[in-house]
Amino acid sequence: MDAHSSVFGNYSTINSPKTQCYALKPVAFSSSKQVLLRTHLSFPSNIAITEKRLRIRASVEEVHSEIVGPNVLEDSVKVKVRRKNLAVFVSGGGSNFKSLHEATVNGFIHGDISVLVTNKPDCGGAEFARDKGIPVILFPKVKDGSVLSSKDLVNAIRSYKVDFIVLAGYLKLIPTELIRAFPRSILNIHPSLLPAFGGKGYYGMKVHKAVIASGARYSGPTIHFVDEEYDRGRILAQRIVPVLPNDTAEELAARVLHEEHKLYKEVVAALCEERIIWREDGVPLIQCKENLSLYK
Ligand SMILES: Nc1nc2c(c(=O)[nH]1)N[C@@H](CN(C=O)c1ccc(C(=O)N[C@@H](CCC(=O)O)C(=O)O)cc1)CN2
Ligand SMILES: NCC(=O)N[C@@H]1O[C@H](COP(=O)([O-])[O-])[C@@H](O)[C@H]1O
Repeated sequence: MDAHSSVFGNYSTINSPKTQCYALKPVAFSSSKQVLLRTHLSFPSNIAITEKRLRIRASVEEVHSEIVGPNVLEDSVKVKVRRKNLAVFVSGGGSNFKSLHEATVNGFIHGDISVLVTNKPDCGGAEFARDKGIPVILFPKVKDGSVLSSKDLVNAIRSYKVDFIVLAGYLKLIPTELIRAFPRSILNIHPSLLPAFGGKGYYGMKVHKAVIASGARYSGPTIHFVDEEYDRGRILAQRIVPVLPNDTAEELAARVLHEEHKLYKEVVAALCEERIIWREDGVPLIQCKENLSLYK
């Protein structure tokens, strides 16, 4: 039996040739007086478990459901963490933006999209924002021809009390002033497995065409922190999808985009719940919601 420790206390795993089981994962509640023990006891059928343990499990579950009700346990992290404000940057259709917006509305993301920034005032993302009553900032140009300076952009975003900036198909270089104003707080999603097929000139279908032409067998989205150069920031999350022998760029793009929508929601949710930690060598890690002592 291996002993583990987590922010919620100690738990143990019971290793057997067939499976790894987890037992006794104590979960802290907001009230310091009530620390309930939830047991996750799952054993292969060939391992007998005592009736007493089952009674413990039943009683703990019963007490748990009486005191806090179903699902509150999963939200205990959210209860302790302030709801965050997000700025999203788009240049095109905005499917990632729409997916993230839905996740803020249905509670998956503990945050709100406070403002949208775009360089294309008539793009699909800007239209969606206007439909939802989300303010739209035009950067780097405004309709009347005057140019919003980088400093103006920083002040405008700060006026919305923004905590994090999320780039979702934004095709212009984020200025150094904004990067310095929001350290370790700007994410971007790129449709390839960085560092491959990234950098200036690699956006949209150009990326997928290059992947297919290279003969790569896998591709997928990368979510990274933004620094002064295109696609060179610290990688936070990736997913892989197969590149099929007869794939068109459009077919590959659709496969990658499907994974983007799922991955971005998970990553932004972790960001808003303050579950991102930085390893000593500067690599960011995501703490798992189910067990904060495990990382992705
Ligand atoms: N400072 C940063 N700004 C941006 C980053 C970044 O990592 N650091 N990521 C990009 C998003 N992106 C890839 O994920 C990307 C977008 C656009 C380009 C590009 O070559 N753009 C062209 C202009 C395209 C146009 O105007 O239609 C260019 O600069 O010549 C590369 C990568 C967002 N910003
Ligand atoms: N290098 C940046 C880049 O190519 N970003 C890509 O633009 C698309 C935007 O789609 P969306 O507007 O439907 O979210 C997404 O596939 C995103 O990865």
